[in-house]
Amino acid sequence: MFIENFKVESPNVKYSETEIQSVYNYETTELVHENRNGAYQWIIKPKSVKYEFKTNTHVPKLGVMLVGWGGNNGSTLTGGVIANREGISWATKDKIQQANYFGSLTQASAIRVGSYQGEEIYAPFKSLLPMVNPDDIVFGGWDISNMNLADAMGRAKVFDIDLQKQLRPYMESMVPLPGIYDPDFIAANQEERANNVIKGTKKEQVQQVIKDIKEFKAATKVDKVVVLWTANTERYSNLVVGLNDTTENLLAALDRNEAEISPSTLFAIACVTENVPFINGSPQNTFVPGLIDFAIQKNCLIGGDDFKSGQTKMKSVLVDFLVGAGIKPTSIVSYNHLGNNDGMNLSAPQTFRSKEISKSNVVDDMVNSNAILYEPGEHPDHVVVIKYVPYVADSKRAMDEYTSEIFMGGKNTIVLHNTCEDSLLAAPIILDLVLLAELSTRIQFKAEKEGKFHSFHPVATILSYLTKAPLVPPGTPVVNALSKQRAMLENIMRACVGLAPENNMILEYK
Ligand SMILES: NC(=O)c1ccc[n+]([C@@H]2O[C@H](COP(=O)([O-])OP(=O)(O)OC[C@H]3O[C@@H](n4cnc5c(N)ncnc54)[C@H](O)[C@@H]3O)[C@@H](O)[C@H]2O)c1
Ligand SMILES: O=P([O-])([O-])O[C@@H]1[C@@H](O)[C@H](O)[C@@H](O)[C@H](O)[C@@H]1O
Repeated sequence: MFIENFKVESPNVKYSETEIQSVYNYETTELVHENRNGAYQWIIKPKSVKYEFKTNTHVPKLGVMLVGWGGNNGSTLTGGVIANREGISWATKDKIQQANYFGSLTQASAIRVGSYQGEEIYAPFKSLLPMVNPDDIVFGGWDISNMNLADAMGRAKVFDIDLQKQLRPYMESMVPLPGIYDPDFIAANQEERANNVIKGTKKEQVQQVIKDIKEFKAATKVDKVVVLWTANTERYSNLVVGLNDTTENLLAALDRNEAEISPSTLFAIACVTENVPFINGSPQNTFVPGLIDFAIQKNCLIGGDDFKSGQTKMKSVLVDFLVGAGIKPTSIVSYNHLGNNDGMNLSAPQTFRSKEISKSNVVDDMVNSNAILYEPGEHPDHVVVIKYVPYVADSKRAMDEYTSEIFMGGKNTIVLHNTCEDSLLAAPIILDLVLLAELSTRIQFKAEKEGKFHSFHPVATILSYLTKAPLVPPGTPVVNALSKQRAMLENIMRACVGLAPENNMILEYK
C-alpha cells in the first residue's frame, strides 16, 4: 500500500514550528587488532553513538543557476520543470503524454515505512523531510552560447515537437548570462558556439560571476541559490604545488591570472567566496586541492563529480551484484556513441580522458572489497569507449559486455544494450542534486561527545548516489555501489526524523 505522507510519533523526535529535532542511536562497530594469547586477532566491538539532528523546516524559495544553461541538460531540465509546473501534456505518436519527474529519486521514488495488517507500506521519498518543490524553482545561469532557452531546446532535439511548441513562450525570454570561455580546457570544436563570453582577467571573470549571482538573487528575490555546472567537460587541470594546492596559493594564482585555472574552478571560486553551494556535473577535477581547502575554510557545500545517469549507473549496480554474489568480473567493456554536443566535445582526447577516468573508477571500491576474488592490486580489464555519431543526436546508444569467472572455471558473459535520450536521464538527476544540496544545508547535527551542532562536511558525500565519481573529504572512503549510496542517503534522512535505518530484515515475518 502507498501513503502520501506520515508523521513520526516517538520520544526521539520533536516537531516544532521551525525545525524537526531527533535523537538517533547510531549502531556501528569499532575494530581492534590485538595480540591475544600470543596471536594477533581482529576484534569487532559493536558500539552505539547517540546523535542529535536538527532540520530547519523553512523551505526556501530556491534559485538554481546552471553553468551551461543553454545545453541539452540545462534546457531539458528547465523545460521539464516548466511542463510539470504548468501541467502540460502533449501529443506523441503513441499517446497524450503527461509531464512527470520520472528518474528523479526525490520526486518519483518511494521508501518503505513499515507494514500494516500484513501489508507493506510505502511513502514518497520526498515525504521524509521538507524539500523545495521543483515547480517553485527559479532558473538562471550562464552559457558561452547566447542562444535563448527555447531555441536551445530546439537545438537539443530532446523533447517532442508538440511539447517544444507549448514550452516556447515560457522559455524564449530566458537568455543565459555570458560564460567563461577558455579554449585550452574544452574541445576546439566548441569555438563556433562561444559568442557569449565574459572578457577580462580570470579575477575579473570571477568578480563578474559573483556580481551575476548577487544580481540574480536580488532580481528574483530567491532566498537561496545553488549553482550547478552542466557545461562542457573540461580537460583535467594540472595539480601544481604553489598554484592550486592550497587556498592561499589558488587565490594568489588567480591574482596572477594563471592560465592553469579552469573556467569551472573559476566558477567554484566565485561560489565558495559567496558561500553558494556549487555542484560539478562533469568529470573534470574542478575541485583542485586548493578549492576543497577553500570550501572547508568557508564551510561552503561543494559536490560532484559527473552525473551518474546511465551506463555507469548500470555498472555500479551490476558489479555490486556480481562481486556481492561471489562472482568475479574479469573484463568490462563499456562502449557508447552519441551525437549531441557533449559527444562532440568528448571527441577530443583531453576531454574524453576526463570522462574515461570517471567512468572507470566506479568499480574500484567493489573490487577492493573482496580478497577472495581478487589478489591485491588485481582488477578486471576495463575499457571505456565513446564515439561521436552526429546522426543519433542525444539518443545515446550504450553497449556493455561483462565477462566473469564463475564456479569451477566457468565463464559468464552479460551483454547490455541501453538506448535513451541522455539528457532525459541527466535532467532529473540535476534536479535531485540541487534539491538535496539545498536540504542538506538545513540540517545540523552533533554526536554525544561533540559540544555543539554543526553542518555536514562541506564536501557533500551525501550526493554520491547521483555522481559517477563521488567527491569525498580527504581520507574518506569512496563508496560507488548504487544500493549502498541510496541506503546511506535514505537512512540519514530517516535518522533526521528519528526512524531507524531500513535494514530489510522484516523479522516480524520470519
Ligand atoms: N546523461 C548526460 O547528459 C550526462 C551524464 C553525465 C555527465 N554529463 C555532463 O554534463 C555536461 C553537459 O551535458 P550536455 O549534454 O548538456 O552538454 P551540452 O554540450 O549540450 O551543454 C553544455 C553547455 O555548456 C556550454 N558551455 C561550455 N563551456 C561553458 C562555460 N565555460 N561556461 C558556460 N557555459 C559553457 C555550452 O555552450 C553548452 O550549451 C557535460 O559535461 C556532460 O559530460 C552529461
Ligand atoms: O552516465 P553514463 O551514461 O555512464 O555516461 C555518459 C557517457 O556514456 C556519455 O558518452 C557522455 O556523453 C555522458 O556525458 C555521460 O557521461
